[in-house]
Amino acid sequence: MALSFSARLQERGFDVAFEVGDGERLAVLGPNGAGKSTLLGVLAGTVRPDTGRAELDGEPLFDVAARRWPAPHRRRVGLLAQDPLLFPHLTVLANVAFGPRAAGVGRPAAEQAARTCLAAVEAEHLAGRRPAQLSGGQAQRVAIARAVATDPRLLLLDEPLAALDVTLAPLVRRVLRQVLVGRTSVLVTHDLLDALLLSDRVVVLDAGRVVEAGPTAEVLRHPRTPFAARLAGLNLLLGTAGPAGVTTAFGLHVGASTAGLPAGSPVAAAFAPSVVSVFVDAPHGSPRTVLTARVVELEPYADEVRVTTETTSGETVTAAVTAAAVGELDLYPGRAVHLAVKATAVTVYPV
Ligand SMILES: Nc1ncnc2c1ncn2[C@@H]1O[C@H](COP(=O)(O)OP(=O)(O)OP(=O)(O)O)[C@@H](O)[C@H]1O
Repeated sequence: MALSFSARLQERGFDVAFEVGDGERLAVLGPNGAGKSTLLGVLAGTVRPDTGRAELDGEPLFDVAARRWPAPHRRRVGLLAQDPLLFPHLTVLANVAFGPRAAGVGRPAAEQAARTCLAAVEAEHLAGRRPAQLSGGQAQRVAIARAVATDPRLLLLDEPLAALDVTLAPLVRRVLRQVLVGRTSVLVTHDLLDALLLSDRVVVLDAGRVVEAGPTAEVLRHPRTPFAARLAGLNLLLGTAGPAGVTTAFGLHVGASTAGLPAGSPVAAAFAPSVVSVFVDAPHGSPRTVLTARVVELEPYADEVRVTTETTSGETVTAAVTAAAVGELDLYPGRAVHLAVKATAVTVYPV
């Protein structure tokens, strides 16, 4: 295990433990206020927990009980933030060489290391420029080079692509993906694509606790928490397995195959918004589950409209419809509707 971490901070209701394998890329997801920044702060050394201990590559990173709390710059932990935060008066090369120089590396070796890192982010040609002469995407690539120039044992990434224009993010994401290969890293993100492309495993935090953890693809395919389901773009209903479907805590029944799942066991039912059909009049003679609901919100999403509804039993279910259908069905917030979901389109799994 490259990193083992546990920390508590009572003032923030934070109590989190997790491990990261050698060279593994971990993404930390969660709603606002979940504790993601606190987690990065504790690792970086800027937020001190009440109790806690972390080990990195077999050595203690911090150990509150043993009064071991090294300063941020003594941790061999690299940090890449949302903003590049380059030194404006230094050239790109000097910015990237700064870390190795501060660690005592001689100028020629530090500059050689900086050039190698700049090449890895496809920014070698920018070496002589000042930060003011860089685009946002170029500056963030330089910041990536700077973060790895000291060869940190752990790389922390705090929403590294969030400040970038959507047209610039893809190149920076691709470069970051290459740089992260084989690097033990912890990435905080709100972005589905970042989680999918930049992490092997995720932990989902909520209210200062780990509420879900697992391989990224698995968590996004079979989410167990509303937050992960939203990120994955899936409807999620939690309930118990019955012979022909799932019954939620609110008493809603959704038809689905529950083969192999013991009756009464806790399960999740997940289905995509695209398999939810919306009707104004109750559909008849159909083997589908029909839910009665009320439209809460309409939101454009790619070339469709996402219709968020609340069922009469209080569950949130989202449907994807065409813009034309919104007009034809005369959908608006408050409108009573019927939702049909085919049993074969619902995936049920234990939670
Ligand atoms: N400096 C602080 N002092 C006291 N409490 C704080 C401080 N910073 C954050 N908190 C509290 O700690 C909890 C976790 O906050 P944190 O900033 O770690 O969440 P987050 O997941 O990073 O949220 P966001 O996605 O909004 O950045 C919240 O309840 C927050 O109000």
